[in-house]
Amino acid sequence: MSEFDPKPDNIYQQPQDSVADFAFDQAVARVFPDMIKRSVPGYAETVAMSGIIAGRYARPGSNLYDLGCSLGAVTLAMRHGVQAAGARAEGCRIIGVDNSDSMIERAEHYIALDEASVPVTMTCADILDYPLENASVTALNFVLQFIEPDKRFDLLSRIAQATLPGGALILSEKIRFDPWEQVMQDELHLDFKRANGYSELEIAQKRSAIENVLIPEAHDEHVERLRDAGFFRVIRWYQCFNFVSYLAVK
Ligand SMILES: C[S@@+](CC[C@H](N)C(=O)[O-])C[C@H]1O[C@@H](n2cnc3c(N)ncnc32)[C@H](O)[C@@H]1O
Ligand SMILES: O=C(O)C(=O)C[C@]1(C(=O)O)C=C[C@@H](O)C=C1
Repeated sequence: MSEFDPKPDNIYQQPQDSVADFAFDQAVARVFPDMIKRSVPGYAETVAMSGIIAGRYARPGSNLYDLGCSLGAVTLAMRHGVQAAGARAEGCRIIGVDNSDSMIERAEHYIALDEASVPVTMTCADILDYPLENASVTALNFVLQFIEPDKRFDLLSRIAQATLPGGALILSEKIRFDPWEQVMQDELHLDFKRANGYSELEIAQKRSAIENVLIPEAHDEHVERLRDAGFFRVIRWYQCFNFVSYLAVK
């Protein structure tokens, strides 16, 4: 057993007197693969298809960014997508960025175990001031939702400015709906969590932990802001309940 072996998510199993705001700390990093798989319907498909999209939009000699990379699941999918693209993506490098040092430490371990040859660097930094350039593909996989809403446009504009013409942003988010649809989507999402073994207590405590930290926005807000930021073609390529993935092309 290595310290890097992922553990089952039991973070909200015991009753807590007051539930602290959710943070991507060491305790979360240790259980993250189990937590995200059991919490985000369609997560595995989202990651795998991000690799396919990266292979299609990568350009020779460009950078591919995985912003808010956590343990590097999308970084690895992009790496394999780029590798499969062959000459179309020669000389690319992939840069994973996350401001949780517990995540980056573990991500570096997983990347080192992977045998693909496309160069990858993992950096502990704030994506709000990390310099971006020469980008063919950028991924924000369930990350923008954690950025303060009034900073989201600037981040997307900076990504658009750094993106080569014809380059892409892959954006996955938990989204918000009209009240009647919200009720239906929430019910289904909670049933998904129950089916994955989370108790009512775990679900309630996690909900209160993320309440002030994860701020979802509506589909139209996302599409409009992506266009305003400089991405002219936006498609929704995946949705599973309240989790949606967009492809935005400059
Ligand atoms: C839900 S996780 C992302 C999951 C990951 N992209 C994946 O597909 O497995 C959100 C991540 O964003 C990171 N994050 C949030 N705000 C950030 C910021 N301002 N700068 C860098 N990373 C940030 C968190 O540390 C966390 O690891
Ligand atoms: O909406 C929820 O209940 C979630 O747990 C979602 C979510 C996410 O979308 O990132 C929130 C925090 C954890 O990182 C894993 C999943």
